[in-house]
Amino acid sequence: MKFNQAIPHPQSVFWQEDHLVLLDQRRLPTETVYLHLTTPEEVWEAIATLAVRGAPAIGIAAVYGLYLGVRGLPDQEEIFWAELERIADFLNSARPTAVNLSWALKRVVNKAKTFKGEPVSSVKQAILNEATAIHEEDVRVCRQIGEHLLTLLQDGMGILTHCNAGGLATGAYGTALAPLYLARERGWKFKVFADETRPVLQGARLTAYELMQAGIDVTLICDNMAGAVMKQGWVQAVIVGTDRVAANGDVANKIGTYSVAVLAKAHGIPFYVAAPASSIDLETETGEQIPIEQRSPEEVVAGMGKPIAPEGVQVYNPAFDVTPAEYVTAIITEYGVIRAPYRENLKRVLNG
Ligand SMILES: CSC[C@H]1O[C@H](OP(=O)(O)O)[C@H](O)[C@@H]1O
Repeated sequence: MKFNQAIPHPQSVFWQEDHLVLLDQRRLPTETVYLHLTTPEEVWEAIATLAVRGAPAIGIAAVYGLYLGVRGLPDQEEIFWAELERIADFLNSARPTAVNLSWALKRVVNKAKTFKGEPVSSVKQAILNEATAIHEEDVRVCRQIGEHLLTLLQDGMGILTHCNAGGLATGAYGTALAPLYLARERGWKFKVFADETRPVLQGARLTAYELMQAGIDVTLICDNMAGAVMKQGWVQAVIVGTDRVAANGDVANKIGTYSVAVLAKAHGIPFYVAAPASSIDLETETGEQIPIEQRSPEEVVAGMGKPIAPEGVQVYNPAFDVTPAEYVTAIITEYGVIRAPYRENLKRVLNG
């Protein structure tokens, strides 16, 4: 999918002629830097270092990276198919928690296999076509999630978000933030409270940035202010994204999401999880089995570019946590609003 001016926020990932372009999310909000990538190694690095981040966005970047890796291969069947699997496995190793990464790569490899026996050049084109299809579908899915979320919200509501599940984290529009963009198109007004989301500050650096770019009312708060804001009665709904929903409805998302969910429950505030089907993993039984990425201590002790803790201090830096299904009011997918019992209802909706 090419750059699309009509999208109401900066686009984080797009295919340009013969290579992948990424808006470097590590540099936002103070610098707008585009990376031009031509190899799977560069894509792996961009995913691992959060130059591109957000479950759907990393899946999209990875499958374009898969095409970048195979397009120059010789037209020799044995080499091609072995390399396709190797590059897909390599890209899949960039980050462990968001299931979109493996989901997207598996979908493209499986699609390619349906062309076995065709000339290798045809298979290469099919891979690019499927990567583009995943990208374009994600934009439609995000808008559909936004539509379904809007049925749960009222004009003028206070909405609390955590991390960034916005346009920057997806093909466009975002998942948790999608209703905000659709509401803006309809003249609705929400008051958004964005958790800064330590340690990488996706809320401060990205959610506040993209919502302000779109002219949406957003107030930045420290993560430790969420309870006080809820207690003031300023929040009528919490909406978050997800990196992986387990078969029983447990939700892996950015670290701190579990705390927000417990606070929401304590204040009787609905806690909504925006989840494209590509983020729901029915093969993972519960949240206990979801791999949680452990990231560098540097993000905690010097993430803002200068030391904020004693040198050598021990650090625990899980990038995600798991919110048990009992704290989740509803999971909103492109197919509609799914409520408990999640094991049965997720299976029914996703398996048709
Ligand atoms: C729709 S994005 C889902 C999810 O991805 C983010 O994680 P990261 O910034 O580390 O890629 C965050 O958990 C979002 O909620």
